[in-house]
Amino acid sequence: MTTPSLLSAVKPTVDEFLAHHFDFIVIGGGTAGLAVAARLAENPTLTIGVLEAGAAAFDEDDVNIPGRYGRSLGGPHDWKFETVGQKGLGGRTLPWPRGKILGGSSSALNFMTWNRGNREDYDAWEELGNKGWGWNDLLHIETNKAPLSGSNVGVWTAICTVDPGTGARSYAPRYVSSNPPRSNLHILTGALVQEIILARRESHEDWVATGVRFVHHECEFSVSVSREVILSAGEFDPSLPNPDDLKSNPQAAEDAKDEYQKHRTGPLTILPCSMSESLSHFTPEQSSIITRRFTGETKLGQIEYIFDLGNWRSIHIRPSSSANSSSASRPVIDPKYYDSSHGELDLDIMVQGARFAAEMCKAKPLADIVHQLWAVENTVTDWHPVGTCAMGGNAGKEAGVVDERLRVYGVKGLRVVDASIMPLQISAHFAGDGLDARGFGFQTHRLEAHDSPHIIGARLHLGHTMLPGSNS
Ligand SMILES: Cc1cc2nc3c(=O)[nH]c(=O)nc-3n(C[C@H](O)[C@H](O)[C@H](O)COP(=O)(O)OP(=O)(O)OC[C@H]3O[C@@H](n4cnc5c(N)ncnc54)[C@H](O)[C@@H]3O)c2cc1C
Repeated sequence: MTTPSLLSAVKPTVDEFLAHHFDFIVIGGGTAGLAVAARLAENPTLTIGVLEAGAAAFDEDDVNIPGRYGRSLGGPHDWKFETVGQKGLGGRTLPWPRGKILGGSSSALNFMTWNRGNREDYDAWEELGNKGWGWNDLLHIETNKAPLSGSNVGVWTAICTVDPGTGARSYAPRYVSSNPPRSNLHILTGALVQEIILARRESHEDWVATGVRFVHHECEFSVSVSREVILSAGEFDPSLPNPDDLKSNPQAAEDAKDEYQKHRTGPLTILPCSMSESLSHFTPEQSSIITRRFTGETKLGQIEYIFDLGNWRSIHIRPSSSANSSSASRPVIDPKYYDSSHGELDLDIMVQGARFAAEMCKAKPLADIVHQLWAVENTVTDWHPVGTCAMGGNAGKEAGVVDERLRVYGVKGLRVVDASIMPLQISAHFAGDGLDARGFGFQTHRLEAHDSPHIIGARLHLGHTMLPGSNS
C-alpha cells in the first residue's frame, strides 16, 4: 500500500505543502476526493493540493486486513458522529461513523462490498434534470452480467474491494499510487479545513472561491487557488457552518454583511452546506419518482437481504464520544426514521421485509441457523447517507446545491464532488454495507435503514447465529 508515489505525495510539513501554487484544492482526501485529485493530476500542467483532516494510516492492520473490518469504528479514524434522538425509534440516538483518515470512509471504516444500484436509480437522477447522470451515461458497459448490468433484483454474490494480489483492502489512496509518481499532486494530512474563502466578482452577482483556510497542529493557515476549490469532505462536514442560519436571524445577517464589507471575512465567505433535515422536503418531481418506486410498477429492489457471515462480538462503538471536536461544531444529523411524512411508508417496508424474511427462515437451511426475529426497535443505521449537497436538476437551487457539473450555484470556482451530491438514494451500497456494531451475542435478523430521505432499499440482514466459541 505504501508505494513511493503515495509517500512522495503526502507532505510531512505544512511549509512543504504551502510552497506550491495550486490550480485546484480538494478539501477531503476521501473516497471521491482522492479519485478526483488523481484524475486532475493526470494533466502535468496542473498543480493539485489535497487537505485531509485525518491521518495517513497506510500500515495499520485494522485498515488493511479485510477480515478486521469494523474494528476501526469508534476509533481515532472515525469522526464519531451521532444522530439526534429519533422519535420514530423511541428516542434512541444512533452512532453515525464516517472516516477521518486519508482515504475517507473507504479506508478504515467501510466494509468493502462493491455493487451497483439498479438502472432505474440512476435514470431517476437524470429524470430530475441532471444531464449525464443516467445509467447509460454513467456506465458504458457492454457486459450483461447481473447484478452489474442494471438489475440488482434476485440473489447474487457481491464483489469486495480487496486486492486479489495482496489480499489487502483496496481503497481510495490507490487512486494516487501511480507509477511513476505524479510530482504535481500534494497531500497534507491532519489539515482541518474550516472555511472556503469567497470573494465577490466585480460587477457580478456571483461569488468566486479563491482559497481555503485550514487548521494544522492548532495553527491556522490559508492557501489560495487559481482555478477551483473542490469540496469532497463527505456528506457531513463538521467544520463548515451553515449560512442558512443567517436567513432566520436578520441581525446576524446584517452583522455578517458588515463584517464581510469591512474585512472580507465571516460567515458570508463560507459555502452553503445543507443538512439532511432540509432534504426531507421533496420537490414535486422527486416525490413523483419516489411514489412510482413504491407502486409496484418498477423492478427496483426495495429490500436487501444480506447473508452475513460477520462476527460482531469484538466490535465496539463509543456512541457519544466527541473527542475530535467540540459538540458545538458537530452537525445535527436527523434522518427522521419512521417519523417524517414518509415515515409510515418506511415502516411499512420494514415490516413487510421482516415478514418475508420470517417466511424464508422457516425453510431449510436457514431454519437451522436463525433463531429469533428482531423487531423494529432494533433498526440501526446502514451508513449510506446521501443528498446533503444534492444536484438540483430542473428545479435548480430550489432543490439542491450543485448543478449536474457539480458546480455550486452562484459561486464560481467551487464544486462539490462526493456522495452528498446524489439527489435520491440508490438501491445499493455505494462504496458499502452496515454491521451490527453493538456486539450482540445472538445474531438474528436486523433491520437497517438507508440513511437518506427516504428509505429506498431497506436492508434486513440475515446474520448467522453466533456459534459457541466463534469470537475470532
Ligand atoms: C461503517 C461503514 C461501512 C460502509 N460499508 C460500505 C461498503 O461495504 N460498500 C460501500 O459501497 N459503501 C460502504 N460505506 C459507504 C461508503 O464508504 C461511503 O458512502 C463513501 O466512502 C463516501 O465517500 P465520500 O467521498 O463522499 O466521503 P468520505 O470517503 O467519507 O471522504 C470524506 C473525507 O473528507 C474529510 N473531511 C471532512 N471534513 C473535512 C474538513 N473540514 N477538512 C479536511 N478534511 C475533511 C474526511 O476526513 C474524509 O476523509 C460504508 C460506510 C461506513 C461508515
